[in-house]
Amino acid sequence: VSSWTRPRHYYPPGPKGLPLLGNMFDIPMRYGWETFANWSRLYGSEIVHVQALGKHICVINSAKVAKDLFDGRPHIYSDKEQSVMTQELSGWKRAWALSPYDDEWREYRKLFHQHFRPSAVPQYHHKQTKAVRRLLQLLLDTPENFLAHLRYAAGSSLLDVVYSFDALPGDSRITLVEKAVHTFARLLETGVYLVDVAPILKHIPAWFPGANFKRQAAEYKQLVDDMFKVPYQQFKDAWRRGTAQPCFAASLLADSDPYDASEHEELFINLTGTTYAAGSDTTVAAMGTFMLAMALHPEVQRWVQEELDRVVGRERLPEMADQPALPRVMATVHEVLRWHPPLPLATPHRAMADDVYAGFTIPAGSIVLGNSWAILHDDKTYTNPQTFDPRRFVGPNAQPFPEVVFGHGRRECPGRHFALDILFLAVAHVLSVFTIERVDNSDRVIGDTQGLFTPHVLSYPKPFEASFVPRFSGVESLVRTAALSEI
Ligand code: HEM
Repeated sequence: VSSWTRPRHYYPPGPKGLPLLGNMFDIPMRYGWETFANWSRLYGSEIVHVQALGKHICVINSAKVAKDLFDGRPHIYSDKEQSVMTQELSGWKRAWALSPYDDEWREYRKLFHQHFRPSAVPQYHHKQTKAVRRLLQLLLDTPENFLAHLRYAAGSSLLDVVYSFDALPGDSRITLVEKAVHTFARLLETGVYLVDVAPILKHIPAWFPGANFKRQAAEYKQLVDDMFKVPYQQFKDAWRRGTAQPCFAASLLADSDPYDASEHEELFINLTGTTYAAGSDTTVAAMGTFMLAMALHPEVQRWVQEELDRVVGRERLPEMADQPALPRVMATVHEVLRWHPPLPLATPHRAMADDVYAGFTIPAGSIVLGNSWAILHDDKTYTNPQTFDPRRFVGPNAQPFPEVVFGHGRRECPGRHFALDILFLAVAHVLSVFTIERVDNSDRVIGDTQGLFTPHVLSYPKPFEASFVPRFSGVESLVRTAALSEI
């Protein structure tokens, strides 16, 4: 009788799992975005579902469903999954990008928004320009290390904007964020830790046989804590000495009541550290994809360079003020992000209540993934989606801005205006003075995503070689003079 009267749940379709184990062996650990998009086609459903270890995972593969759920039902789909291993033991609790959807998150988001909304971002343009101009000089001097130089450009601009540090190449704080963010990628690559299935295990001591995870978490936590605390403490010292320059951290302190400031210390550490951690690797990945796309598509470079020569000329470097006159540069930025979004599955959201959509049940506690990659490679919206072609974003029939690159609903990336501006500056500067040439020692094939990009949550181009050929005789003096004037 009870099985007759119990309400029936129709989960979205997906691979048929094994008894007890569910879909444990179906969940893709590499290039998940492609597998989920394939399942969506195979099962003829925009939402697909798998289940393992008592957890439901629902993956949304279309713009319409993503809008309906993430934007239309924010009270259900704005939460984030909490993991004992990641947040609690490895120190990632500080990152409010992973926080539950609660009042504390609202406070972080409000403060962040005040400093990174569209009208606030122009105050950082000179710092972003400085970082990009130094990138040009590094590309001129040691072009073979171009991937490391991208990390410097993204990291140094954020260190400057957040803490007013003038970081030079090789700065240990840039390496620190790289190592700390790497721990997050490692945690996600590993998948499920036993301690997340049985949280009581967190109490066993690190020396206990089988407690490897505790030793690993302690190592990760040290790096993560350092990433949050070291730059903030250095900034605080400068602030006390009265030598700190205007920056995000300085306005937070200046705006807060001095008597409350120490109470807010943890809030400020987490707010500034998350900005730096969330903004650096994503920007590095996008800049790397830009370089790869250019190396593979000389005809696109010529198309953009024709515009740059016409608008900027060869006597000066581009500036933020040139943006309205450079639609091809902006189209290239959009296409880079669409072609290979740095976070192809955004970040996992969590359903806060049972929900029913199109007759399918999405149970409370489900992990809900917005498959941005699938949405951006949907051939109903983007013709020939695998092809890198910025021309799709200009002219009267321009395709829509690929906004899901920046995630979904209330958790959408609040740093996107800042990110788009530094990417504009990087593309405009690099293509003004260099032609990027492919070094043909690889068997990379255009359109082969798996051959070109790394397989995990934050996906970068796999290492590749390219050369940076100055486009005209005045490049060297233009670049060196600009870099000097930025010191
Ligand atoms: C190309 C560069 C970037 C990309 C592709 C990107 C993408 C994303 C994505 C997909 C999310 C998660 C959204 C979701 O879960 O639905 C996110 C969150 C976030 N991003 Fe970005 N991002 C970029 C740059 C930046 C920058 C430069 C900053 C800081 C200045 C930043 C700050 C943040 C923060 C604070 C969050 C957490 C928001 C929240 O949980 O409420 N991002 N970003």
